[in-house]
Amino acid sequence: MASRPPRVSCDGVEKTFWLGGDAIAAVGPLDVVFEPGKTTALVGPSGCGKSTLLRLIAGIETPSEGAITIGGATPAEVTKAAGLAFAFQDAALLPWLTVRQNVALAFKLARRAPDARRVSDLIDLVGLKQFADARPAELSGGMRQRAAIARCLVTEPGLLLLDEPFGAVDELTRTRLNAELPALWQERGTTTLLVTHSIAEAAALSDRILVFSPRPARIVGDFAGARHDPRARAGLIEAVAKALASEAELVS
Ligand SMILES: Nc1ncnc2c1ncn2[C@@H]1O[C@H](COP(=O)(O)OP(=O)(O)OP(=O)(O)O)[C@@H](O)[C@H]1O
Repeated sequence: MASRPPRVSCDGVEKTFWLGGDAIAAVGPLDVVFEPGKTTALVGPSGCGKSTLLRLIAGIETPSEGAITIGGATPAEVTKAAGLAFAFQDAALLPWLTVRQNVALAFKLARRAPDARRVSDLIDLVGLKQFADARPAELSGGMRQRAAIARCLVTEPGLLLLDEPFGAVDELTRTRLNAELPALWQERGTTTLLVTHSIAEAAALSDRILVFSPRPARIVGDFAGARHDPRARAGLIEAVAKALASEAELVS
């Protein structure tokens, strides 16, 4: 059974890394709520802490200050119950398994009976039909990324964390995936956080766009998305670009 989309709350969240005795403030303080079933794009300068925020929400890192709750539970509890899926920048597929086995693995990790039909359908949808029985080493970087996305979507988790999911994909494939894939999670109303460097992608795919400051990541812009309103997109892209540019000026 698919899990219900949760509300995600970050309350006073901060993350500091320690590197050879030096403190690296990566995130916060951050107070933000992500509403259930909405797609939020996270944009900001390179190295500002976006990936760290996703890793905190996934329970891979723990906050130095503050707390994160996902539908009232901790990230560790949600991860244990397979209530979230995380697509990394470098698709982490198991090298000894085929694409089909890697995608089906999501069912095993969620302690559910595999649905072979759904596995095949998703592999087709991400354009890997001919490579279903290939191993990751036989695929390009973009193909591996598409297989990882299929694995994230196959069990219909309530929370999707996508870290530049289309980063290694060519422009044409990216346009096709942008047109087809979001419907898979948006029709079900999955809570989705999408880190992207493409403002156009953020405007077209999301209900909300958050602009972050240079490290430590703090919210400096909060815009309504325009996925249902193509005519509003040009103006939105301009406004987000302006907010980002003013942050870049602060760094230089
Ligand atoms: N495990 C870690 N140990 C020490 N520093 C870290 C660690 N993880 C991240 N950082 C630092 O935290 C900062 C934020 O990194 P993060 O990967 O979150 O940025 P980002 O906004 O996702 O960057 P990009 O857009 O370039 O992918 C960087 O300065 C990075 O060096």
